[in-house]
This record gives sequence, C-alpha cells and structure tokens, in this order.
Amino acid sequence: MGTDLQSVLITKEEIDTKLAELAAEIDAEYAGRDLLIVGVLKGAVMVMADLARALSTPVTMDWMAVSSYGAGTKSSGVVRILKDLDTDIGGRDVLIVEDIIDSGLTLSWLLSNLSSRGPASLNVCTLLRKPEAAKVDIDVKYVGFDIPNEFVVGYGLDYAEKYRNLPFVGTLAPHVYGG
Ligand SMILES: O=P(O)(O)OC[C@H]1O[C@H](OP(=O)(O)OP(=O)(O)O)[C@H](O)[C@@H]1O
Ligand SMILES: Nc1nc2[nH]cnc2c(=O)[nH]1
Ligand SMILES: [Mg+2]
Repeated sequence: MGTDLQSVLITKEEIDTKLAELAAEIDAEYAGRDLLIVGVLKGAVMVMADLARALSTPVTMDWMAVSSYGAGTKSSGVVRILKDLDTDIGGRDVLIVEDIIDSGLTLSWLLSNLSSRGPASLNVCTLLRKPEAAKVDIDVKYVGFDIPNEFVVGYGLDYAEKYRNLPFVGTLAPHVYGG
C-alpha cells in the first residue's frame, strides 16, 4: 500500500492533536446541552469515531448516507438519501461531522435538508476543507485543516473505495490513477 502513496499530507499525530483542539471547542460550546453528532457515511467514520472519543460532552450519534445522482455528477448538487437519520432532530442541537468539504455541494444540500426539520441549532465540523468550498455560501464552524486542491485519501477518504483505513491523510502516486 505504501508505494501507491505520493506523500503524507497530514500525519496521524497531527490529526489527533487537531481533533483534541476541536473537541475542546465543541465541549465549551455545547456544555450542559444535549448534542447529537451526525456523521456522513462513509467518509466521516474515522473522524466521528475519534472526535466522539475526544469529547467530554456526552453525545448521541447518528448517521446519514447520501449520494449524488448518476456517475460523474459529484458537483451537480443533486443528492439523494441512501440512509436517513434514525433520530427526529426537531428541537435538537445537531452537529454535522464530515471528513472533507470540496465543492461544498453535499454539505449545502445537507444543511438545507436538515434545517427544514427544525433543529434547535445546526453546525458543521469538518476535518478537511479544500479551496473550492469558499465559492459556496456555507458557514462551517469547526475546520481541522485547509488543504490544497489535491485529491487526498486515508482516514476515511477513499479512491475507488480503497485507502479509507490509512491512519493518516496522503496524496496518491500518479500510477494509481492509471497514468
Ligand atoms: O464538497 P463535495 O464536493 O460535495 O465533496 C465532499 C463529499 O464527498 C465525499 O463523500 P462521497 O460522496 O465521495 O462518499 P463517501 O463519503 O462514501 O466516500 C466526502 O466524504 C464528502 O461527503
Ligand atoms: N477521497 C477523496 N474524496 C473526495 N471528495 C471530494 N474531494 C475529495 C478528495 O480529495 N479525496
Ligand atoms: Mg462523504
């Protein structure tokens, strides 16, 4: 697996340190409240698992799976729900947890969908954010790392469903893309 990687962009230690910082901010914000964290499958699995364990605030956890319509339409912004929340979020404090915001279209859609359900509050935490996201008018309260516009894998992020289990975030060598 090592030879497929071009470089390590963010080490496991850097991720751990950043998640501890974000968890402290989230603990301060939600102290005494009843927080529901919502992970967006599948990419956010690692962030959810490690962020949740870094929090002191007791939380409940739920999951959504969403997909863009059709192949190659990632940036169409048309999303369908593959798995909805099990929880009624009406009146709840909700924090969406993502691995990455790239075009921002997945998150824009999720924010409008979830806000229509009447949560008491709705915020976003993402480990990674790419420059494209600035073009979309979304307010992301907790951001781990702003990264360059490169395709990254690891720590939940895949290329053709592989590399999600790497403990760090890296970039792929060109030969992996078939070049
Ligand atoms: O900002 P955007 O351009 O919308 O891209 C970001 C989304 O794309 C990835 O998920 P993907 O739909 O690839 O599915 P996955 O989480 O199962 O890997 C990532 O996990 C985000 O959810
Ligand atoms: N694995 C992966 N998925 C993404 N989805 C949007 N941007 C990315 C990225 O850089 N890597
Ligand atoms: Mg995802």
